[in-house]
Amino acid sequence: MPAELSPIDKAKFAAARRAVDFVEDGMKVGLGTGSTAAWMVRCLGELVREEGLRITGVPTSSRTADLARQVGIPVVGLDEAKWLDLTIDGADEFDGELNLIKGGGGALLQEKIVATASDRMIVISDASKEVVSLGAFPLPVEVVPFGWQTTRALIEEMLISVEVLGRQTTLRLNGSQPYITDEGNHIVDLHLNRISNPRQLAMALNQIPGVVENGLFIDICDMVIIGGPDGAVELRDINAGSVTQERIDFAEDANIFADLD
Ligand SMILES: O=C(CO)[C@H](O)[C@H](O)COP(=O)(O)O
Repeated sequence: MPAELSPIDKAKFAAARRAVDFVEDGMKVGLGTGSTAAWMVRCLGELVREEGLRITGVPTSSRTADLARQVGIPVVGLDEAKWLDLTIDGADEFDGELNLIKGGGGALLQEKIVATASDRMIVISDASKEVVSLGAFPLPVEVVPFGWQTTRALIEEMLISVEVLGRQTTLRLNGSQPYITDEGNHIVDLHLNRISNPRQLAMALNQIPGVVENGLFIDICDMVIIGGPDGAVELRDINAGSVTQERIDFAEDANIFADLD
């Protein structure tokens, strides 16, 4: 492992490395977006190249599609794959019920469609993403560019009627311009601090004309794998109600790190 890899990257890698053990030959796999998911894509690529694992990947962003092709994973669109065995993705926050905030990387729409079209979703994370209540991380909401300021005003009006601690909203920028998602939309980030009823908020947001999707993933995630910088991993399975502690041996993954040197 390169000495310069930060503790947080070691933790993300450990979670990603354990998650790919759930991928079986012939599976159709949703490939998440973000720095943690990128480790998972690299790990899967290694298995495809070195061990002949046959999988079909469905990327959740153009960034992930580029990386997957680069590491040798065959990719298709969701309409070609139709239904997936498993999606592995990162998250910005997860709570005790494995509800999530996603979209920090701007890919929430494709991520939610792909995860929902999967038999199972595994989230990979370092320990910092675990929260008692969702909402410290700004909640991303994807809105169509047409009339986005009106949509934002409607969102702010709706926020008065739900139990949240903060109500500030900001348009996500890329430099001085609005951030544009892969689907050509904008993102409004909601600074709520604490969301008392994520299910109610998710439904209320999606009823507003102009809102395409929100970053609350409710009842979608089946398992969270939390990695530590020392290779410790904790697997929390919401369906089985189980918590398992294991350890990853970094020395076995020298090839993946060698690619980065
Ligand atoms: O939802 C996402 C992208 O839209 C990411 O999964 C989320 O932002 C976590 O990213 P990272 O693994 O880089 O912390």
